[in-house]
Amino acid sequence: MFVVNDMPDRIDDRIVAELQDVCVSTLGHMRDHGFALGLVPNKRPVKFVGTAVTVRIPHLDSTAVHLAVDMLRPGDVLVVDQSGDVQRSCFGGLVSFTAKSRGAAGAVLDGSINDYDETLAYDFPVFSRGFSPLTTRIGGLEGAINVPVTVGGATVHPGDVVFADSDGVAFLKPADAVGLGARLREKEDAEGPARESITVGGSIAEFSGAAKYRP
Ligand SMILES: O=C([O-])CC(=O)C(=O)O
Ligand SMILES: [Mg+2]
Repeated sequence: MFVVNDMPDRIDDRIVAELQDVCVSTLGHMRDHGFALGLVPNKRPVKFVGTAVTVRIPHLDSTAVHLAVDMLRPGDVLVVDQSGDVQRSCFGGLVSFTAKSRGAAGAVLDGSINDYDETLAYDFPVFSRGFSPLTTRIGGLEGAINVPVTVGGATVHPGDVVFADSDGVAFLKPADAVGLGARLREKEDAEGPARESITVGGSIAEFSGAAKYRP
């Protein structure tokens, strides 16, 4: 059976702008959940912030991916759960070309990619488990679009904020992302004075608070 739910509301442009120039790992200093672990980008440096459009497919059948890619809007990020089969690729040159043509910001797959060089030629950023010549097929078995999915151990709902850079991918509820960019910026800016101090012999352990645990 195929489920095709409505496309989610697009995240606010202000969230995109605020998160565009801060690091995902700065959030990793503050939060322990909602990160897609074990995924790597097809290129670095990489940076994108967008609206999650989710797809769940069974191991072999990427029919729902092809249906979903056609539906992508500017700024969307395709998020694909392959039901645990991370070795097959549902995402190659033609799928990336279509996503790029629709204006999508990127893709995050709990599976592999193929046509690697082609994805690079389109300059389309994709996080995945790696590369594979073994692909999915258009089998018409089943699949679901815009349902909750699991990717890299994180639960993702359609409409979540996808916040990605060279360190990896985080997923956020839009309400949790409001004002987050400013908090991350503040934390990153605090490292400026620390660097100046370290240059003249200052201590990272004093800056971080580790020094108080020195025996
Ligand atoms: O069609 C697929 O599922 C994967 C692929 O090779 C492409 O996107 O070009
Ligand atoms: Mg291909």
